[in-house]
Amino acid sequence: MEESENAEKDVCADEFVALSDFTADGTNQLSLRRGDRLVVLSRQCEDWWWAELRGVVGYVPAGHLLQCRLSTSTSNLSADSAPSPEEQQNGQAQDLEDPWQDEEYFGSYGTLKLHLEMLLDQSRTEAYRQVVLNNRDFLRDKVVLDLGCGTGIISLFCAQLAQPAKVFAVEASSMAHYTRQLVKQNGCEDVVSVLQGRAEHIQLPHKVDVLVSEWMGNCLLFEFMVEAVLQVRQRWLAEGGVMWPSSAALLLVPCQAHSYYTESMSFWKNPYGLDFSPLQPLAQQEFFSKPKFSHILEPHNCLSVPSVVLNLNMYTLTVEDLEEMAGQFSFCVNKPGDFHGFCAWFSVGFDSRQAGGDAVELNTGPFSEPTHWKQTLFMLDSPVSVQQGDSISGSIVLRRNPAWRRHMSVTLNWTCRTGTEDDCKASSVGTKTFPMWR
Ligand SMILES: N=C(N)NCC[C@H]1O[C@@H](n2cnc3c(N)ncnc32)[C@H](O)[C@@H]1O
Repeated sequence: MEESENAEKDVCADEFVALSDFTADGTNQLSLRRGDRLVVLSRQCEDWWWAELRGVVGYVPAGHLLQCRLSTSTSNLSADSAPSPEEQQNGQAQDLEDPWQDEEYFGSYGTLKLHLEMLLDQSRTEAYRQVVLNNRDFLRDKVVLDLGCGTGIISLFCAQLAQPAKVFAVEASSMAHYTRQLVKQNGCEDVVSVLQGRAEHIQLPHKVDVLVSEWMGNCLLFEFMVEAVLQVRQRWLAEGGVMWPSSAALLLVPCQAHSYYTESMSFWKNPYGLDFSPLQPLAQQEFFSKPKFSHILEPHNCLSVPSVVLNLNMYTLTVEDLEEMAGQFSFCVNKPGDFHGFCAWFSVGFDSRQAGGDAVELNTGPFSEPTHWKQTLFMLDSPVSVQQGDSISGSIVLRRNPAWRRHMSVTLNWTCRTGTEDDCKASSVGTKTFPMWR
């Protein structure tokens, strides 16, 4: 097993339960059946733990396990932060039968907080409005499905700015009750029908011409609402129908993060003249082992030109593709500085189906209008000093959590080289896996 940069060295004897089947593919691995209760003996590596099951010891994949003693829950899956250790400790035992955590997830969308955040995001909301405006002639007499309509804003744009034959506004949370009121309040009830339920389970009278959805989560995929979009595309989008967004891209850049590093790590050196440096390993684990959502990356903290590491075609992407996606990168450092980590964000494109109609792009990066997603920061354990002309190359792998279906991990592998390709003076190599959030 590869030693990861932040491998834990602790030895423990905690009881865990297998959340899903696993078939061993090596002599030193243990096969698991969902529900097996096993004892983890040591966690030498982030992804593979040494465990004992019915008297036999071997390696098991950590991502398939839920700790029995530690009660876990998520206050909600939304953007802003991973559940704190206290939330995990104080939460209710996670129901193993709910790998989508639907109760918390749709519960969090049944209140106004997240919908207000999305509606206040003018860059996001105006992008969808512009798509409708750019395609108003195309939309005439078409049937539209708005997947995860929330308050129904996109459906109302369609009914208000164009003349579709029908808009099915599908919303799984209890917000759907209020969405119906908003449709009536704005005089659109003859065009817009609000259906409450998971979009992948609803029945429609016929196929639709347009599948529009605002499904993007942090780092593009978190929440994995995109799975519902792909399932509904397969089942309800007519031949030649439109996907809005039509494409999605994940972008990455090596960056400085002095403020975050100072407040999370350097702070402990001498708060109020005291030496609190023994807390720095704990700070590294607590603040740098998971991604930082809603990070604001200032353009001047980019150490290179950003790079697209994933390109998704929403007409051909499959649910199976979502299990593991990888991208390569090779950055040329364009300024001296401290390489604290990587920042990721996404952009989505909306093709126009109208002659002469302009495509629309919603970019959530540091060089575009700010959005509520902001950027996602992946901190290295320790910064690396870099010079102009250095190279930072490697790969990013997004692995969907086999048990918790709205979660994933992001593994970054990088090599920093100083000097020219054939006269490499120094290099540092690193790899780190960030759970998001399990
Ligand atoms: N990251 C996002 N754009 N989240 C928007 C999520 C909105 O879509 C709703 N939603 C998410 N998944 C689904 C689904 N499978 N079916 C219906 N509504 C959904 C959710 O309740 C919320 O109103």
